Amino acid sequence: MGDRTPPLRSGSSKREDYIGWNDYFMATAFLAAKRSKDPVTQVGACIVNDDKRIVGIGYNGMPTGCNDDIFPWKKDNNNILENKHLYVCHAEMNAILNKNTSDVKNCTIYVALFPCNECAKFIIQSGIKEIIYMSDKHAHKVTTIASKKMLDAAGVRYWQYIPKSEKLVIDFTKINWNDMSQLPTSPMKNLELSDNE
Ligand SMILES: Nc1ccn([C@H]2C[C@H](O)[C@@H](COP(=O)(O)O)O2)c(=O)n1
Repeated sequence: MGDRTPPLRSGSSKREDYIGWNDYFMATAFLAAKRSKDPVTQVGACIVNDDKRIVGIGYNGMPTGCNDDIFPWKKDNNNILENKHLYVCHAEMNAILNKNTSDVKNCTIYVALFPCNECAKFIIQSGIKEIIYMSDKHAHKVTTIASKKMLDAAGVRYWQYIPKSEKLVIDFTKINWNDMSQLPTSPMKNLELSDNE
C-alpha cells in the first residue's frame, strides 16, 4: 500500500519559511512601538495567552486626555514638571490595561525593553507568568534591579529573546493587491491556474 501513495506534489506542501510564534509576537510588540510618540525610546508590548492568542497590546504614550502635543517628551532639568517620565504610561501597563479578555492570568508578555519596577508590579498583580524581552539596556539601574527582585519573589519567569528572523519587512509597495499576496505570484498559484485550465 505504502508505495502506492502518490508522491506529494510540490504545490500541495506548506510553506516552510513562515515566522515562528516568538518572532511573530515580538514583531507585533515592535509594530505597536511604531505608534509611540516618544522621540527617544519607543517600546511595545504584546500579551499572549496559553492558546497563542494575543490578548493585549500597548506602547508607551501619554495618558488619555493628556494631549501629546502639549505634555513634554523631553527631560528639562530646569523645570522638574517638564519631564516625560512623570507622565508617560509604559507599554507594559498599557498592554495590560488594553486587555480584551477578563484577565491576563498565566499569560506571557513580549516586550522590547525589560520592564521597570513599576511595570513589574503591574505584571505581577495581573497574574502574567512570563516575560520575554529583547533589550536589558537598563540592567544596571536601580529600577531594573528592584524589578527583578520582585519578579523573582513572585515567581515570574523572564528571559531574553534573540529573534530567529534577521529582519521582517512589510513593504506595502511589494504587495500584489490583485491577489492579496505578499509575495510574487507563487509556483503553487501557477500550478492551480494550470490545473484549472
Ligand atoms: N519597560 C519600559 C521602559 C520604558 N518605557 C518607556 C518610558 C519612556 O517613554 C521611554 C523611556 O525613555 P528614555 O528614558 O529612554 O528617554 O520608554 C516603557 O514603555 N517600558
